[in-house]
Amino acid sequence: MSAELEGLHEECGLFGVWGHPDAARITYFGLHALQHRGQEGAGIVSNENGHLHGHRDLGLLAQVFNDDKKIDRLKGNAAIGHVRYATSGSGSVDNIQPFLFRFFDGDVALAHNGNLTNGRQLRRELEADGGIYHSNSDTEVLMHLIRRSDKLTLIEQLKDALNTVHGGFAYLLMKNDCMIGALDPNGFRPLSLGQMTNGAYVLASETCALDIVGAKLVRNIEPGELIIVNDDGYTIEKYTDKTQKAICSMEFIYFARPDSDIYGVNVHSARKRAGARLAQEAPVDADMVIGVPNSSLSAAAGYAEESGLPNEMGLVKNQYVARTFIQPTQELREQGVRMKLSAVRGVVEGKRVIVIDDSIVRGTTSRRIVQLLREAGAAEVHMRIASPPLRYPCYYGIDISRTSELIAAHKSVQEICEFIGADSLAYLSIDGLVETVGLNADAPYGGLCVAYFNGDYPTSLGDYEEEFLASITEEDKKRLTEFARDSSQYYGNEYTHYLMEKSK
Ligand SMILES: O=P(O)(O)OC[C@H]1O[C@H](OP(=O)(O)OP(=O)(O)O)[C@H](O)[C@@H]1O
Ligand SMILES: NC(=O)CC[C@H](N)C(=O)O
Ligand SMILES: [Mg+2]
Repeated sequence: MSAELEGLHEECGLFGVWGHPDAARITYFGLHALQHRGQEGAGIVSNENGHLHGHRDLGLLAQVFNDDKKIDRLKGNAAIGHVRYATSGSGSVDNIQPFLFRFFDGDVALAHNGNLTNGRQLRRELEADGGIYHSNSDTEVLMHLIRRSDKLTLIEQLKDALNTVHGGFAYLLMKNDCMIGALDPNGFRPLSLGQMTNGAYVLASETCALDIVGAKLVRNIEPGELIIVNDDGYTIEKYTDKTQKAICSMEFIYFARPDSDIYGVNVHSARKRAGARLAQEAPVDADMVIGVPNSSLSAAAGYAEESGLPNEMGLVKNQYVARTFIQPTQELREQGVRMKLSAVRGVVEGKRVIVIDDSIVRGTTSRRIVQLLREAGAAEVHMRIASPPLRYPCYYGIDISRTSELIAAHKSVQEICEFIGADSLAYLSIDGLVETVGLNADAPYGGLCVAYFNGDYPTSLGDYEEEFLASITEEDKKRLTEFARDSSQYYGNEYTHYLMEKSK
């Protein structure tokens, strides 16, 4: 379905609470703060004295729970919830999470943010061995692995399963007596633990969801960790030591809300620093800086501050258009951008403007913006992008999984500039991104995943390897192999850099 979609798309939000009399409603509030991460469907499973009740459907959270009774029915003092944006499997209601499994020895609920790189392969094997699936996303596979493990407790079975699935995953599970969170060995997706004033523990994809329910951050879940929350409090265990931080840099650039902190780095501040760095790397003589609402407003503030130019409101976004939306044709997509953004003639007329956006995917938005600003009388339009060019697909949970959709995979910066019709175009460097996010983790790229910019994937690509290799040029293959050779940098993983294997 991604071919039908415009722009960038979110990648699921998780929220869970243990120890609150109104757990389902708290989960609703938490998910509401995470709605930007997924708008295709939502669900909540509550825990009433060990019995799990669930409700899930297609649509925004407020549509799924359009009647208070739907929340009222989800009784109990613990709950987990999910907002979905599909990365694998269809958009059908069968794939809306949390999944609720009824076993002879108790109920288990499961929710997932991320994308597995060996989900298809595992599913084929499990089906061949008699497994029967109710959904076709990559999420259900974890439960099959858990049930097939010969270990005796759910936690030990889960550890087995977590060592078998590869790729990007933050999981939330709930059974009668506990709620469990788990993060992949690279920590592609964020997951944080908070505590409410009544002592209830909360797990959420972003810290903005902790704030909304008045929870204080206790700690972030680290790569390879498993957290178990029950009536006695919480315990942390590791299911693997082979970990290495490679946090999705698009979380900082575009996905996460500006009021969230990821591993202690505030998202708005990181974006602002990226904008300032962009002003140093790609200055241009102009009268004003304009941000493209919403996600680039922070970067625009940084660019303006650093360049000493006024930060003006030259573009206005219609707040009644969803952040992302589906349009079947390019013509409709362009019409969509027109509905979403308008130029402010009184501000830009006769002016030389620098437009800051956080990213270019297909180029639809940038092209339309340049056109709008010219129609509104701008004398010059210079585009500056607060991230490096998106050249490669992401297989860990962002919907940029096809090279054919990425304009920078096929065109040079100069060609993109001509395509969007700007007077000039420049992007932030990878070093600029790494330094301004400033995670400074002891890992390649300071602990960020930058694979969609340079092809340096931190894991093997499994199910996607063939498709990826077929989509890149011979020259690129050689370059990526070189990466792999000196990139004993990705030292920690059991499934080390796949090209390293290939180049042996
Ligand atoms: O090159 P394109 O294919 O047009 O996609 C790029 C645009 O998509 C995203 O914005 P989006 O419209 O999703 O929402 P936002 O308001 O959160 O920035 C991103 O911020 C870019 O502006
Ligand atoms: N965006 C996500 O994190 C999606 C989770 C899962 N891969 C799905 O497709 O439903
Ligand atoms: Mg945008």
